[in-house]
Amino acid sequence: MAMGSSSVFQSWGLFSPLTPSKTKPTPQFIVKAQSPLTQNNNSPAVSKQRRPADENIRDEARRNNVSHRDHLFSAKYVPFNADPSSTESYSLDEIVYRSQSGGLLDVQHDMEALKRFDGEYWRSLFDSRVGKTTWPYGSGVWSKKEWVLPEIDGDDIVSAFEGNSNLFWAERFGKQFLGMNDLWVKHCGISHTGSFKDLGMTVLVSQVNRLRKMNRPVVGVGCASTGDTSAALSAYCASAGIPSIVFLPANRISMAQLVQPIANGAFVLSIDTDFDGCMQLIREVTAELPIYLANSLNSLRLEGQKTAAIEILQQFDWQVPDWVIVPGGNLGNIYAFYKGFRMCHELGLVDRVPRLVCAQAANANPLYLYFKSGWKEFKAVKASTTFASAIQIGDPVSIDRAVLALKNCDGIVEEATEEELMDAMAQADSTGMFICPHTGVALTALVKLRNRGIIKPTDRTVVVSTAHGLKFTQSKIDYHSKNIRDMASRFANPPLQVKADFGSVMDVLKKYLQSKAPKH
Ligand SMILES: Cc1ncc(COP(=O)(O)O)c(C=O)c1O
Ligand SMILES: N[C@@H](CCOP(=O)(O)O)C(=O)O
Repeated sequence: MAMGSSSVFQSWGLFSPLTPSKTKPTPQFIVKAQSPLTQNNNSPAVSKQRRPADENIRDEARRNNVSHRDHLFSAKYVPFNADPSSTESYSLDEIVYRSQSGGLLDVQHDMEALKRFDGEYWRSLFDSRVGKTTWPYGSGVWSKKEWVLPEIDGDDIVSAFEGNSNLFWAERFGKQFLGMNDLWVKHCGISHTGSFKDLGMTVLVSQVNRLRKMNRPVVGVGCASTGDTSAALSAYCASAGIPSIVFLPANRISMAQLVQPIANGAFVLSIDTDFDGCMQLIREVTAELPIYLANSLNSLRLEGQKTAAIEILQQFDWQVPDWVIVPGGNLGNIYAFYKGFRMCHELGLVDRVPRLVCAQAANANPLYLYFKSGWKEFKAVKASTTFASAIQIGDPVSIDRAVLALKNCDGIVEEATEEELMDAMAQADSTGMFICPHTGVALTALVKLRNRGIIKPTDRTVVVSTAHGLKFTQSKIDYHSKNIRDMASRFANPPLQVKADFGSVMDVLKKYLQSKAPKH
């Protein structure tokens, strides 16, 4: 089959760059993949015919054999940051979370196979899939399937068409508070369950779905959580009919987060300890029972989360921002972003990797302290209560992953006090956002790095917003009612109680309009 010759693949927004399956594709054959938008002068690729009424999108994908060529690519578990001479590896179909030495694992892709296609090929392929309803590529995660779980069958995928989240130009916040003109917020929280965890969970639950079909011993899937992992796990499991079990630190997560797994039918354990205590328990339990571990200790999750980094590059037409700021807790996500950027660089989609900043709450700052020590000594901390409750983590499982990521991109770690993060959240909200406190932590890091002149006014900077603000309304209510001890709540905007009569309403409105009138 000649490259680009099959109208079936073109109509699916796919290229058909393959030689017959027994022949290895030759590089010169492959690198000439055409963009679907340039194939036919100005006309887009052949339009897709409406599927028969009795067929669903999964059936349609099967009939069109959309992932027929994914056997060219493969991935396996290897020890994280292993010595190149190491031969230890595991199939993704094995149930394994740790290396023989007890260290972390990483999903390693067959980069040589991926490199048979050039950067332009991958850019065009990914671009051709954005915003479609084609199963499974309509998902921002599965639109990068070859780089995520290349070998999984489309039939096993559990997806809510997650990803493709808004990259918001923070024009007013940037200009007013930072003198910046190229500031962006990647709204990963505007998502199926309201956080970036959906990106990882679609991958993990899809693999579990596959394992169960293979009769592997997986009865349920479990996690410890500060509220977002549990929401995502329970939703994806519910959608696939798989039992989910969540360990939550009692009274330490928001009401909205608590109700999510309850509503989705998870088995919810509210445990009288903090997140680190729950994490320890779930690790022990998953070693004994047929419960698959869904926390980011499981490196599968990060394969989905890394697609947010690829998406950012894609949204900038494959130009690399100068800075990307990510709030960090268990520290899987900062590594996932690094991995996404690094793959794009290594496979020729972009020419460099941006500098990363990991932002922590000062009340839960073990990475910050480690960074400040010049990476000399890591000490877990006892994390105290923070409004950024989803990152109240003192003993992050992905500490080694985070350090590798930050060292390799000349990264920085910053911290935010409770007052700083709440003020930053309120200021951002006052410019039309509605962010979560964790994004307030990331914005505080940005403010500090701008004030120190490290981030320049014209630097293209992306702040990663990790959860939806609606999950954290109580913190906003407390702030705006000036109800927080030892906090000035400088940007509070409490509602005004007014009598129900015309005169009183007119009086307050006139005063308000006067205060807002342009001053000449
Ligand atoms: C809303 C939110 N932001 C940030 C994080 C931090 O991500 P990570 O644990 O991967 O560092 C988490 C979870 O930990 C989260 O739920
Ligand atoms: N914020 C997380 C904490 C657990 O992180 P994970 O990425 O290791 O699952 C949560 O929402 O539970």
